[in-house]
Amino acid sequence: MPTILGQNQYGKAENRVVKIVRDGDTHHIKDLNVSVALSGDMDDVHYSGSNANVLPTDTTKNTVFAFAKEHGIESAEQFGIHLARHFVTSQEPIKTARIRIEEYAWERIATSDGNSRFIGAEEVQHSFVRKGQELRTAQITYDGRKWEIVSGLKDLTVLNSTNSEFWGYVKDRYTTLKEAYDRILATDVSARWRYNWTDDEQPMPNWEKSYRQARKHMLEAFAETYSLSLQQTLYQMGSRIIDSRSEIDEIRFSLPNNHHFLVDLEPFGLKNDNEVYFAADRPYGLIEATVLRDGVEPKIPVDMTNL
Ligand SMILES: O=c1[nH]c(=O)c2[nH]c(=O)[nH]c2[nH]1
Repeated sequence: MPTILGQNQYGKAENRVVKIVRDGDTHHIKDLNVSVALSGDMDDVHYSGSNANVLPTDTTKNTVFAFAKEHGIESAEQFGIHLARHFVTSQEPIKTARIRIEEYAWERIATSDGNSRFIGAEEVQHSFVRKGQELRTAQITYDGRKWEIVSGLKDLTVLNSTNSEFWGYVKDRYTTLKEAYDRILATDVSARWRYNWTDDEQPMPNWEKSYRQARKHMLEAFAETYSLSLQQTLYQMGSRIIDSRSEIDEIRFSLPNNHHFLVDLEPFGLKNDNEVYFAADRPYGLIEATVLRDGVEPKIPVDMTNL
């Protein structure tokens, strides 16, 4: 049976790079997990084993660390743009570079009054605590002409202890769910948004600000929406971002419905007045959708687990 080579890419995955910027005694930290995937004229290495076009994955790893020194890490997106441009413009056989980045956020350890911590008379500005479990993500793709920047976050856990109902749904012979007029709404937000910055001629968004604002709008919409379903809340979160951030054209969410079931305390002679819940970890409802600026083509893949 004749065979041919299909889509292929290669590179070093999950380079864990930490960059400390020392501004006197005040230190700044950037903590990234960077995955490089290159593609281009790679038929020969697959068909015959000739490595003539192959920049070693080991070199791509070294480049990530060297670039942290040479260019710094201003933002995950900017760092990815530097790397992608480098691979595509410096190596003729490489036609496309895709850089995926996860960023772990750190906060300064502060005293209980919110100020910096002192040891004796010395202010300590080099102590950090990992911020939640939330991860920031960025995917940078460059083909030598056009950029595609998809940023996002995952594992941002949120909960509303009221202002959530779910009723009026279809009931068939298997339906047992009771209508809820005051329930807990909780989810681990996974979201990816696509920027309309696609070429070097356009002014580049401020990636750090845009991320902070997107996150803020999504949290505010979650908190402020009186929810009749998680689907409705999702749409509110997405449209808030599209309406307020002109640099973002598309956002996709994957939202598990982290069910909280009221516990029956009657057997113990106790009344459960919407107070005691069983937090089930599985199964969970999984609500996923894309929200788009009108007239824009959707490009974020339906399954974004690896994005
Ligand atoms: O917000 C919800 N959306 C659903 O589609 C659904 N289905 C379900 O059983 N509970 C919920 N909650």
